[in-house]
Amino acid sequence: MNVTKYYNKHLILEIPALLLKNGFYWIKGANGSGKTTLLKMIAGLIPFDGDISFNGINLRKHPLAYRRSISWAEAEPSYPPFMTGAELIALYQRIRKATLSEVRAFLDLFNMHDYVDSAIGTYSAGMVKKLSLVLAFIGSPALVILDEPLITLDPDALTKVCTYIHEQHQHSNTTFIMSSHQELDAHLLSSGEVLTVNNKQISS
Ligand SMILES: Nc1ncnc2c1ncn2[C@@H]1O[C@H](COP(=O)(O)OP(=O)(O)OP(=O)(O)O)[C@@H](O)[C@H]1O
Repeated sequence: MNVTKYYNKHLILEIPALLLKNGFYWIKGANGSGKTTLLKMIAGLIPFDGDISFNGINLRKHPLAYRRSISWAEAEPSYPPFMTGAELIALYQRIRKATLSEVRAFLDLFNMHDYVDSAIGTYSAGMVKKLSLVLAFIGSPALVILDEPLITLDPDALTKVCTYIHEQHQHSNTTFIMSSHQELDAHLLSSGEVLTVNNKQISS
């Protein structure tokens, strides 16, 4: 990856070379340092100068193949309030060719059965967050990009998300790139690498 990002002629990030192997990464940095901007570039959501590849697939040259192998969940997700969680999950399940039993396992894991058939407009912030994480996890994409995945989760959900991420990385070799302001769980951190965005650069 080599990227340069400007917003309105202001240089935000200048990363001449960064190679992230299959792994497990936490992006840290102060407010406004560029974490979300970096994640959005890797997710292929915003324009930038330079190049990004994942598993040898270049985002610019093969945008569809690149996007097929990744997923993204934003820090404060918002969805059409009139849709139900189940409708969105069914859409993602179809697109990512996931099985019903995989979906059921996520609903069990995150205790979502009671509200998944309700309109998303009735959900609390934590309920929306869990939905956004399930949508990112469905179909086991090879690269999962999560902006602040731990905010608004209750302790039970937080532990389950951390455990799922850890196991998915260990067993399926999924790469996770995530940002967080929170103190990181030692168990999670032990297999991950912390990268810090500071002064428009990124360092480990
Ligand atoms: N759409 C935009 N237009 C203009 N400037 C933007 C835009 N999005 C972000 N920025 C600027 O880019 C810089 C980096 O923002 P970014 O959201 O990536 O930071 P962050 O590290 O994720 O911050 P936080 O920890 O507060 O979430 C900030 O100076 C911000 O003002």
